[in-house]
Amino acid sequence: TLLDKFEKYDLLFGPSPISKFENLAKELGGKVNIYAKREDRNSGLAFAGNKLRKFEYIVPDILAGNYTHIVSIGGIQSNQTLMTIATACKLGLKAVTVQENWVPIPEAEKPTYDKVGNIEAARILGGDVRLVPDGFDIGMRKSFEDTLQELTSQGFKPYPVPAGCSEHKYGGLGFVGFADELIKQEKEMGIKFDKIVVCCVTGSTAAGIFVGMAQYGRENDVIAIDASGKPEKTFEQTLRIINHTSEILGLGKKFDTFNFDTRFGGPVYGIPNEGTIEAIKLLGKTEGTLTDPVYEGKSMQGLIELVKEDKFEEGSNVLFVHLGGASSLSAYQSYFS
Ligand SMILES: Cc1ncc(COP(=O)(O)O)c(CNC2(C(=O)O)CC2)c1O
Repeated sequence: TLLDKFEKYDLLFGPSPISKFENLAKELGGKVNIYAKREDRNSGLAFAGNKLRKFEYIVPDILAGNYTHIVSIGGIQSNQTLMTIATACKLGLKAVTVQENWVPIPEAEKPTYDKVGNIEAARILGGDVRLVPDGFDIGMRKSFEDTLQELTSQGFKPYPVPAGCSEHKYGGLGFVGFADELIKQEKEMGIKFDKIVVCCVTGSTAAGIFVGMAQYGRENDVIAIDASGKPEKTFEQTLRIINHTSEILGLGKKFDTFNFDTRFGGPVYGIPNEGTIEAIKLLGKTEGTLTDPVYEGKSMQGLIELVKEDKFEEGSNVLFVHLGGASSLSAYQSYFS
């Protein structure tokens, strides 16, 4: 495929498995079939998740330049920064993570928010975890630039990986591969997924899937659900990554939009709304599967709402992309007590 010209470093178990959510589908009226592709179970590193699929196309660039550190950025409960550290462990490199105040932490979570879940795991893996007070933004950050500068001045050679790997030149490639993998699984399963529902914050996951499916003329099957709470910025960044990825892949197509539902990202990034908590509990109760209040709880809320609004044709096969993230649930205990 078009991806073959890019080097890949294996970090996943193999194709990620696909669950069938029969109980959830029935609970929602039995009008559609609901499946989930389980990136939350795609690897043995830390808590697995979508970032590892992206790192598979970034690691060769790191190894080619004998870097000493991988440096990345995210919020306090970031999955990105944890997976950066886990990847660095496997490569025998150091990792420095800049973790900003992206979330207005609820009073009830203040005592533990920067001690449990993803950041606890990051410390256990030996990450150099640096908390900084700067607020949320998915773009390039001063704190990140300063850290790279500091390491360089100390004689190290840091490799920068921007938020969510998304602004990285190869950030979209991992999920182009996801699409190729999904097409193979459709053939093996004798099924076609009519719609693909995926969470979108820094954009390279949805962008990769979009471009990957565009290889088969199916980009309109992809529905990105905003979880950034800043949909204009996320839309612009995701569309830019779509066109950048399409160009380096040699797809020879430019795009001026993608299906983007901005109704579920509230109230702000990292804080669930009523519907998010209901969605997490409904999926939990019907399928025994966990999602989180920052990301997949919001895209699951979107999927449920779209089913209720009859946005999917009767009998169609809807694929939920589970990208991980449940590992931050302990930082949100007050929403479930
Ligand atoms: C579990 C989970 N699900 C969906 C997403 C959204 O992916 P994109 O950023 O590629 O749009 C993240 C991202 N997380 C970020 C992080 O810092 O962890 C990049 C924001 C995620 O972790």
